[in-house]
Formats: sequence, C-alpha cells, structure tokens
Amino acid sequence: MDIIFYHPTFDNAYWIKTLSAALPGARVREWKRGDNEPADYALVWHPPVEMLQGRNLKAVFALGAGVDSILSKLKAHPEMLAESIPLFRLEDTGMGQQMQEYAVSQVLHWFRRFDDYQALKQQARWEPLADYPREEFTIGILGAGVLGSKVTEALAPWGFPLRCWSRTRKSYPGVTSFAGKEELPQFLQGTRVLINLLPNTAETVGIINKDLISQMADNSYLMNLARGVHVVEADLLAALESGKLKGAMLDVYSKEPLPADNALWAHPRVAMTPHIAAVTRPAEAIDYIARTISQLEKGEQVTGQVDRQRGY
Ligand SMILES: NC(=O)C1=CN([C@@H]2O[C@H](COP(=O)(O)OP(=O)(O)OC[C@H]3O[C@@H](n4cnc5c(N)ncnc54)[C@H](O)[C@@H]3O)[C@@H](O)[C@H]2O)C=CC1
Ligand SMILES: O=C(O)C(=O)CO
Repeated sequence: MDIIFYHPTFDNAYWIKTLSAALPGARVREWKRGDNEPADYALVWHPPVEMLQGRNLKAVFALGAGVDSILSKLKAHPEMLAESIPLFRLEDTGMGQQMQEYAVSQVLHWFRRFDDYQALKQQARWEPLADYPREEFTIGILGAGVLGSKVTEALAPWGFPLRCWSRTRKSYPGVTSFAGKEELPQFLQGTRVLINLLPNTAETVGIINKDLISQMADNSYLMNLARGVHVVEADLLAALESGKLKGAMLDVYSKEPLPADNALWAHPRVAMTPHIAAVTRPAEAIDYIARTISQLEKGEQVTGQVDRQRGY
C-alpha cells in the first residue's frame, strides 16, 4: 500500500515515520511537486490540486477537523478529486479536550467577572462586584457535533443552564437541544454566552450577525472557536459599542493572520488567540488514520467520512 503525505507546516518526517510504524508494510512518502507515482491513500492539508488530481485513490484524509478549505478548492477545481473517492476528516483526536479547556476557562473568566476586575485594575480601583446568578448565566453552543458535545460535557459539572443548536436534535445529558432554523430564535433567547462550533458551509457563513446578536440576552458574550467567516466583524464591533455584547473571545477571523490594522486588535473588550483553540495532535491523529485505513482495507464500517454535498 502506498500513502502520500502533504502538509505545508507540520514536521513531515515525524508523521511519515510514525504512520509507517503504525501501518507495517505501508510505504509512506512525502508528496513533492512532480510526483505522479501511484498512491492508495493521501493525507493532506491545503493540498495543491496536482497532488490529488487524476489519482486512483481509495480515500483522502484531511489533517484537521474542518474541511472547508479542501471543499472550497474542490469547488474551484472539481477535477481535483473524483466524487467516488471518500474524504475523511479528524473527529476529535485530541481536539475535544483542547476545546474543553478553552471554553471552560473563558466561561469561568467571564462568570467570575475577571474581565471587569481587569478593567478596574487599570484604574487602580478596589471594588468588589455583585456575583452573576449562575441560573441566569445560560450558555448556548452553536453546532453540537463532535467538538460541541465535548464542550457541553466539560461545562455540565459547573451547573450553568446549557443549550445547544444543531441541524438535528441531540440528547446530551443536562443540555436543552434546539434544532433547525425555526428553533434558532428560541435557542438565542436568554443565551448569555454563545460558543460557536459550527462548520463553515454556505448555510453558516455570516450567521453571527446583528440580527442574531440582537436576539441574545443583554450584556452577553461571544466565543468564536470555529471559523472567522461565521461572524460579521462589523456587526460584532457595533454590538460591543452599543453594550449589547459585553465581550468577545475570538480564535478565528475573516482573514488570517488578522491584519495589524483590524479594529479587533485594539478593542479593550475583545480577547484574542491566533487560531490555536484546538490543533491537530499528531499521535492521536495518526492512530485514527492508521486504524481507519486498516478497517477500510478489511471492508469494515468506519466513521469520519465527510458528506461533500452537506459541506462538512
Ligand atoms: N479554532 C480551531 O482551532 C478549530 C476549529 N474547528 C472548527 O470546528 C468545527 C466543528 O467541528 P466538529 O465538531 O468536529 O464538527 P461536526 O461536523 O462534528 O459538528 C458540526 C455541528 O454543526 C451542526 N450544523 C452544521 N450545519 C448546521 C446548520 N446549517 N444549522 C444548524 N446546525 C448545523 C451539525 O448539526 C453538528 O452538530 C469545524 O468544522 C472547524 O471549522 C475545528 C478544530 C479546531
Ligand atoms: O482542524 C481544524 O479544522 C482547525 O481549524 C485546526 O486548527
């Protein structure tokens, strides 16, 4: 079996060595321009079209959870990957725990009013503030899939009212589930902290806009852990100015790296990280990919296949 590997920034030698060890007998090589030798599987992130085009592959594995960049490239270059070749993505493989850490630490930061105390500190003001009632600190998770469900699990022990919104109804313990466009207004009503973990699709681009924000509780918070295109940044800034939103924690942006002149950098109530909420953990990802390839070779059922029509 031949496997080709391409990632613009990973430690490719480590991946090739570890994957080879996990799949004895497989020949794993780094794909380089001009390599047209046969391959059975391809592992990719931001692949050049010529890497995949015209190959008789058994499957392609995306080296991340979101496949929006691969699917948008496919839209522009449908010849890159035949419809019949399945595309897989990473399901959790260590990203769930990272999202849990990120979400829980920031929710607690806001709940304990550390943002307010930080602002008071700037003015050397000693001023104990009233606690927020826990039962009114409702947390809503947009996108209740692999990562969204992990985040609800980590938040559950803290006792906040929890709700999620997804395409189909979920039954996660202690979480009120809302499904579909028609239930979005109900989901938003009273939501104090909105955590976004939706995939980037034609239906979700720009979903966090002024209309959506206006339906949330006053003095609410936004945490965007999914993709920058979900948020209309001008509407976010306007909501921060009007006071409708008290703060935002952003990991992803409409343009990455975020240009130095973007107003988000300077905003005192916007906290930011540079798209690191959950990164691909090589050992876990290799374990999943090796296991899935072995199962595919034996004709067994596998998980993680992307529905290209649905867009995630
Ligand atoms: N910031 C970061 O470091 C990272 C960001 N991500 C982002 O997180 C996203 C989510 O990842 P997973 O949980 O693994 O995806 P998933 O596919 O398991 O879950 C997606 C959820 O969104 C819901 N959904 C999709 N379209 C919808 C619609 N139109 N209306 C209502 N609900 C809809 C689905 O029902 C599902 O509950 C990825 O697509 C990626 O963009 C993923 C990893 C790291
Ligand atoms: O896996 C993904 O989709 C990511 O965004 C990784 O940072």
